[in-house]
Amino acid sequence: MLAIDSVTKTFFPGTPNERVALAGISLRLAPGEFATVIGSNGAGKSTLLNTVAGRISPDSGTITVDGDDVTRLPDHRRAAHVGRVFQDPLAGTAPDMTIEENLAIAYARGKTRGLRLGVTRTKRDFFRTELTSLELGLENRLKMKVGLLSGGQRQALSLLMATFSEPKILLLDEHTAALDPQRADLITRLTAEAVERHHLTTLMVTHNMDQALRVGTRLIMMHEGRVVVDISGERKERATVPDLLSAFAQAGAGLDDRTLLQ
Ligand SMILES: Nc1ncnc2c1ncn2[C@@H]1O[C@H](COP(=O)(O)OP(=O)(O)OP(=O)(O)O)[C@@H](O)[C@H]1O
Repeated sequence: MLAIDSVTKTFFPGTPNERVALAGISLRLAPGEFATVIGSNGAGKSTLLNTVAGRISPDSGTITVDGDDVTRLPDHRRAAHVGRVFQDPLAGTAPDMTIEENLAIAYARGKTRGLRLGVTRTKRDFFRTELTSLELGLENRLKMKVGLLSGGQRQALSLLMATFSEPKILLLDEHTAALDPQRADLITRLTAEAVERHHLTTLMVTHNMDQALRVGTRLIMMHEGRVVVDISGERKERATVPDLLSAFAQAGAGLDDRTLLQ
């Protein structure tokens, strides 16, 4: 369970550049709940994910994961519990290392300290099985340098690395935005499968309203650092892109071109 309670974050407070990114946001996600997050530019989506990941420390409020207060825990101390995939396919993997070396690093995350990063036969078999589930043929290319993979393949690998250690929270930051539509669909499908399979509590930021409606069990719209729409279950299933557009208008949110063009 992820609980975000009255979290605030202001950048450059008291200066002419002051920006309120989170204005007392509260949100609770049950175990296995998969929320898509939409909102106009500057709504606070990335800042929200950064505070959950521990990359940004909030000014006030609390973040708890399974009842543990992690508000002041730096990101490296949360890494075992938080998996993350970024927009840039280059961000989640080490290009000069092989597929199996990248997987070994991700696998060691959260395991007992001192566990060797080496790739044993058992581990290699496990990696092969996991890679097979991506249906990209990567299971036969364990020794290939990750830098040689396409953007879509790297993003699929990043997703696998972020999920197979079964983190308590999965954060997806526009992770399909840099891909062509076909690859984006593949990663969206793999995401839904991984979330379901590992029962991951997930926050997925997207500018694609159709994708936000299609995947996940809940949809959250942010505006000016707050949640302005929060729908789940049948309400989410029935909602349409025009419904979301009118919700944006009601909230007074100007939509950016990137969202409108999706
Ligand atoms: N590191 C930072 N330093 C200063 N201001 C920041 C920083 N990060 C975010 N902000 C500001 O905080 C506000 C919220 O930004 P954030 O990136 O969280 O929004 P977003 O909803 O993710 O937007 P986008 O869809 O454009 O990525 C914006 O006004 C932004 O300019």
